[in-house]
Amino acid sequence: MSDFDRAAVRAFRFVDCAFAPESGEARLVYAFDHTDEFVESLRFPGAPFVLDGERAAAVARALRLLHLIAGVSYYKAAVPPEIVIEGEGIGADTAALLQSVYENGLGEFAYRNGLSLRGRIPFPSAPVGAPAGAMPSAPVGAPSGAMPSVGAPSGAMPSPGDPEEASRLKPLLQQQRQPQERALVAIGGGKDSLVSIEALRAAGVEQTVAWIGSSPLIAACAARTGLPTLNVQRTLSPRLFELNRAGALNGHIPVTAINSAILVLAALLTGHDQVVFSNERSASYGSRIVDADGHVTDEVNHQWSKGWDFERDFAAHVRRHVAADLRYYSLLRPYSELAVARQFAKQDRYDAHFSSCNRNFHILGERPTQRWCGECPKCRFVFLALAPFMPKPRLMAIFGRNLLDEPDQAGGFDALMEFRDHKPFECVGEGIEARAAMAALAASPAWSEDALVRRFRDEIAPLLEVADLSIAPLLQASDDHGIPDGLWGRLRANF
Ligand SMILES: CC(=O)N[C@H]1[C@@H](OP(=O)(O)OP(=O)(O)OC[C@H]2O[C@@H](n3ccc(=O)[nH]c3=O)[C@H](O)[C@@H]2O)O[C@H](CO)[C@@H](O)[C@@H]1O[C@H](C)C(=O)N[C@@H](C)C(=O)N[C@@H](CCC(=O)O)C(=O)O
Ligand SMILES: Nc1ncnc2c1ncn2[C@@H]1O[C@H](COP(=O)(O)OP(=O)(O)OP(=O)(O)O)[C@@H](O)[C@H]1O
Repeated sequence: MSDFDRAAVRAFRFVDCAFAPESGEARLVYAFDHTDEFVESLRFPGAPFVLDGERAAAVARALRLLHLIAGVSYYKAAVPPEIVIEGEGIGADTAALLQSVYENGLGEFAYRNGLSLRGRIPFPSAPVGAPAGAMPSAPVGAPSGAMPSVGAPSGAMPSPGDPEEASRLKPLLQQQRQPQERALVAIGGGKDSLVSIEALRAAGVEQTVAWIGSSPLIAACAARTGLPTLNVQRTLSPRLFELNRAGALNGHIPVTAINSAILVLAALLTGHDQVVFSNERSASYGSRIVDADGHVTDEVNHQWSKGWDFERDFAAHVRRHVAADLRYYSLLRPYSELAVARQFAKQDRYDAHFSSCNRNFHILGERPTQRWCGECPKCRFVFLALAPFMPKPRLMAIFGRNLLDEPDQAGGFDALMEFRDHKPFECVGEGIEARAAMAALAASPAWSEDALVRRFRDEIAPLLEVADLSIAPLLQASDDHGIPDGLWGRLRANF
């Protein structure tokens, strides 16, 4: 029985956002109608920040973009029919980006809750030249002036949607520091970001590894890199958790979009000229939903904001509306999960530290005692993806067990192979990759007698096209990526 009447909520309001350079604290304020208020806070290390005019304006634009994207966590609790952006409105470009982030990023949420959100998330865009003046300021409810904001004088900040803005944005970062590349690299505790970090190290790029939240596992991996670190603290509004307990709508949100916007702001504050993520090519493909007759009726991508569509649009938006020379890209975009797994297996520096198991990353609840639960789609996929490229004893030492010799995990591996099930709503590679990895193991004396490999060989492989079971084509790099040209050449040589 739900105490929260979401149907009674008419509007989701973007109320205000503010950043205090002295403390490095950002506050993002939202509300349902005029009653329920949410305040999310973040703390960026390195304060006090001294922000001059150009940089202050870029920080204000990045903060605004973060406010707009991070609202998805709260909007989803009721998905009311109206969206209100208080103060200065947004232009058509920004509205289009947000529409895409909310619609696609909430794709799994909508599917699981039986909602239809396509074309129904009404971001209002204001005409260029609409009343200005509403610089991000002190949050509602706080005494006026309690939190001094960054920014240019009222009205001087370009609207994030102003089509003329691109020509007005001056290269900001190159003016202010040495021309050398300086990357802020997101680290998530799993194999992917570690592959990027080592690739950037080999390519000679100066880097700081950055993460959001208080995961000890990520902190340990970051320390293990031996590189400078930057940890942003993020506190979601406690009111969201109250509403969740009272029966609000809940489900997955595009967390990578939020993390990306946070790190864009962090890069501007700390003088980095690139924000680097580690989202692989496979992340662009969703789970195909099939009806009883085997027809594909929908595609739902759990990891939509890790995909190429998001990366391309967000990167372009940042360059056009936030800072003309701040690059945002994923270093692993050209590669499949299998190619990344092969690269990870080339060194064992992180074996005792990393984990891709998402059970480590809950905000609420207890921390797991084991780094790998061994029973979720991510554990299964990473085990399977690494197995063709790693000596078996090394892989079993990482996981503490052999998941491919556990018959009761058959259904889980079938879903990864998209065999009689759809790809799980998790951050796992494509079915074709899982099938190819399994086929490689079936041909390997070290693995071929393990229960689930034997089952694949005897019962599943005969139903599949042999030509589709080769790993080699899946290891080729693709051309769709946003990696800077010079770096791509150096990266390719080491991959
Ligand atoms: C750790 C995890 O997988 N959490 C997902 C889980 O949430 P749960 O309730 O079990 O625990 P919490 O993570 O502690 O979250 C508590 C509530 O807070 C909401 N919330 C959290 C973060 C946020 O930024 N906004 C929020 O509103 C959350 O919805 C909970 O109600 O199940 C949830 C529902 O399906 C998922 O939304 C939680 O996923 C986290 C947001 C998360 O960080 N997940 C990453 C591990 C993840 O899935 N990463 C993907 C990238 C997906 C993408 O599109 O970017 C990946 O690794 O590829
Ligand atoms: N807490 C976080 N703070 C900052 N970036 C994060 C965080 N969690 C994940 N990321 C980044 O988001 C992207 C997607 O995360 P993902 O979990 O796929 O990567 P990973 O942890 O590096 O590897 P794996 O896929 O093995 O888990 C990566 O670039 C990762 O660095």
